[in-house]
Amino acid sequence: MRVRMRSAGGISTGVSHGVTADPSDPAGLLQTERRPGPPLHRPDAAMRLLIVWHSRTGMARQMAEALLRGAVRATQDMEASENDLVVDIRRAQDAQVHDLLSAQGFLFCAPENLASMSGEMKEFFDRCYYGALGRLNGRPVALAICGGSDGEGASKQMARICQGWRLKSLTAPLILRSGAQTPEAVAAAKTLDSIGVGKCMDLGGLMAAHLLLGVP
Ligand SMILES: Cc1cc2nc3c(=O)[nH]c(=O)nc-3n(C[C@H](O)[C@H](O)[C@H](O)COP(=O)(O)O)c2cc1C
Repeated sequence: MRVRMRSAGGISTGVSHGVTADPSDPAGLLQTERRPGPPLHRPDAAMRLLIVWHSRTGMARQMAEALLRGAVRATQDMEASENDLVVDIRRAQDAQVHDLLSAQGFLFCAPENLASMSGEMKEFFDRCYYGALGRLNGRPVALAICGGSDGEGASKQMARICQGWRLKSLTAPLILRSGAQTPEAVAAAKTLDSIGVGKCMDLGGLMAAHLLLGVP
């Protein structure tokens, strides 16, 4: 079994992006390919998992890293399988419609800010929503959200967008709470505890196993 990981936007290597102007689509909302160079899709890759994340003070980033680790571990645990999984992890500002279209499953991970998903995560959905609409139907998705004391607002917003894309929710959203409520605590760098890491790894592993087993 081969597990290939590609990443952009802070966790690992970066990828540069070009933007092509289309007079019929001035805002670029329907673009499916904005990245120069070789396409990410590899015909020999049976399955592709896309993790898209945003984080302001580090917690959601660590959650996304744990999702990735869990997916990789589950894939390795299934080594006897002849399946092949590519895990593609991208910061929200770097994720494109093309990345969505070429993935068979999704993990979206972001913090709650002001009772909503964070702005950068929302911008990713705004930018990619119509380009992917009707083209992702039935693919599995799971959400991982962190809040100071809540997280439900971000979770509901993201779930509603996924419903619009007709994605199939694999499990209930994972909401972790940092406890940050004062301005100082909210601004401080976060460390994800081992319980949170475990929960995220389990979620990443669940999605990887789901894709590798080809569960309908
Ligand atoms: C501008 C701002 C607004 C926030 N609003 C909320 C909120 O509405 N509900 C909540 O539970 N946490 C809120 N928080 C706290 C963050 O969600 C929490 O600290 C989270 O762990 C941050 O994740 P991150 O480290 O990935 O950025 C807010 C934080 C910031 C910076």
